[in-house]
Amino acid sequence: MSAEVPLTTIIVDGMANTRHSAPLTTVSEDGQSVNQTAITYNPYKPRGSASNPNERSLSLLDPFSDRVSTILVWQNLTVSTRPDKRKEFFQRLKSSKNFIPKRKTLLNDVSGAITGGLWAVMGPSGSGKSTLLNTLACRLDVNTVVKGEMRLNGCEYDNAELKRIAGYVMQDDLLNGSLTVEETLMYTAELRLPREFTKEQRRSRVEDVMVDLGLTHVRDVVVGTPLRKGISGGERKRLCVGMQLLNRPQLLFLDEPTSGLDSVTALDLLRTFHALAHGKSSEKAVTIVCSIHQPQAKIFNLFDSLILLKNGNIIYQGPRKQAMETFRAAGFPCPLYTNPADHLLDVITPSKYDPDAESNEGYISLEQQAINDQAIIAAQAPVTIDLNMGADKRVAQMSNLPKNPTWYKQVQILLRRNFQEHLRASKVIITSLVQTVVIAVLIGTAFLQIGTTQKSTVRRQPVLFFCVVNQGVFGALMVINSFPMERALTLRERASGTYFASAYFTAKIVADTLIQIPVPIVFSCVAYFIIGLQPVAGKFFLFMLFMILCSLSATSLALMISALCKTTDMSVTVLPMALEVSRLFGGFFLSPANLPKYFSWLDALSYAKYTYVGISLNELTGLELSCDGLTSGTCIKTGQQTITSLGLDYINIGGCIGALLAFILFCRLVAFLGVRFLKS
Ligand SMILES: Nc1ncnc2c1ncn2[C@@H]1O[C@H](COP(=O)(O)OP(=O)(O)OP(=O)(O)O)[C@@H](O)[C@H]1O
Repeated sequence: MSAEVPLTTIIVDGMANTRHSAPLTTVSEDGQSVNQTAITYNPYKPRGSASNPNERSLSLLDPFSDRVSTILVWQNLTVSTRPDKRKEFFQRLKSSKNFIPKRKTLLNDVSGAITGGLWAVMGPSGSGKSTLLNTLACRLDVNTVVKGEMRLNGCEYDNAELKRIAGYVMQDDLLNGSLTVEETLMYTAELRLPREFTKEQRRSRVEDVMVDLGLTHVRDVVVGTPLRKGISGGERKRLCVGMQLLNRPQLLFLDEPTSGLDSVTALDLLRTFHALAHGKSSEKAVTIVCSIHQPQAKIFNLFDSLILLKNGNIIYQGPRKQAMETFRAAGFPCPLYTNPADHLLDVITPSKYDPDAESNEGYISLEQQAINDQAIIAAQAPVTIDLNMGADKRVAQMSNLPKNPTWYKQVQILLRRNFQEHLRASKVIITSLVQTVVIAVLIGTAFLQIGTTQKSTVRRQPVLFFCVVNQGVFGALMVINSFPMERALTLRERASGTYFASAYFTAKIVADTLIQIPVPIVFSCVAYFIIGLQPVAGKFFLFMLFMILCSLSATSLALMISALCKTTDMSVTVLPMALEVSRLFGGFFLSPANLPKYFSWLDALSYAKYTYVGISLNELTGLELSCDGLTSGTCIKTGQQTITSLGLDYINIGGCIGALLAFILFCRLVAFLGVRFLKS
């Protein structure tokens, strides 16, 4: 067991001016406090051993002072939400004179430090545990404002710097369901370990992590999805931790790692974290910070240090073992046979007043709660905060960090992973091919061998349009269905610094395109000859090219919509409309030549039109028609006459191909910008 050695004293400046608030005080734009709840605590006046009454001290634990390589310090940290612009607009309309924009304070001027060991961030629901973790890990969402200072080994830091030495495991484990445990770790190792690592070294690191986390027995089991059973919840959590441990981080944030796990699995997991934090299983001790809701006693006893939060304020911070003594000194001894974690939470969150209850035992007024909290804070041992803590360790850590694989290598790895996922979902590929053959045969037999008689002139254009309408619809629906989930996973992997957005997108586009192309090829091979279009090799391949471009256009449109709408619900609403517009202005119902001017922009965006016009020009050019069987009217002798009468000659085949390529590029570029810049 390591000895508990209090760190040197950390002085938090200006604590006398620190305002600790009762549940969620709002702050106006000009920084003035606007009391939202009935009570605001007044500054907690420090009591006890601090020599200066204006200083509050924090007790910290550093059981591994010789091995700790990362020290995270924060001072006067306030996190609040940005005012909701939409709500603000309507409220201004309602009460323009008295309107004061409101912000919700999520963390209220808190200071502290995280040194080595296993840390628990505890507190009632909504107390700000995840907010504290996300703030320290630079992962807050965009509608929050952070004030105050945070230092990593004495230096200010940002997300880019932190993610090179720290890992973050989020509460909900998002994983690729079709890969096995070993494959998941191996791909992460390939993407995250330094480029100098050999394949054997990566494999051995993966092996180490699986041994450390007890995952060897499920190495070949697929992770699974809600519809396909895979590894258990505890194993999923271990896998998420393992992915973060591969590059041996010095600091690991875990948001509610035990949520959803049974008590045995949770204890087992925490024992693993304890071992990692004490450097027993891997080479170096990892500083681990867990937010945890209400741990059982055995789990609680595994933590070295504790941060207790309430309404965005730190009520206790220091060694776990001293917490009970602090609470006892403040007048709250832990009753016999009570889980210490429950006791701490019970003291800081007394039961609510229920006017209908017969007795309100355990209820404490807000004023009394404030006094109790103040007593707990005052009972804590004097300590020290220095923003420069750990500055000596920085040079060794942050400089000369090895480089991740190159962009090109990332594309290669992601491409391989993409293909593997697609092939695992081979049922989908086979279904789409079978469906394509069925549709092609149906269309073909409905318009069987249209021939070159005068009758064929009225059947040729509908069948050509039908070929266009059919292309890419299945692919587009697949994109809409799968992309939001894939995007969420990608956002998470990118937040951990796994790869560049451009590398992911390039690999995705290449893999999706190659997987998709066989569908229009099969369609063309079956439909072209059954329908009986011109039996000329060049014309057949041009027809096939148009089918491929049409299919890629539909899926690119779906990808763009999905990237911008972000959710499946929204995408499902928008996609049908976009497809309908494309078909309506597809050149068959409304001839491009006769279209009203005000619709010309929509017409220009219709990928269906360029495909329809393209295959019509391809088929009608050089087509000779017989006048046999004509009973009335004029005989159409060539396909060129149809081209002219339908006004299709306003563009040539090259123009149509160019327009389709531009459409595909445009949609994919917008989709990339959506993936790159829309973060939530
Ligand atoms: N971006 C945000 N916008 C508005 N309110 C937020 C935002 N993030 C957090 N909050 C609010 O801040 C409070 C603290 O949230 P946080 O998720 O940090 O609590 P927690 O202690 O982790 O809770 P739990 O244990 O339930 O996960 C909650 O009331 C939450 O609704």
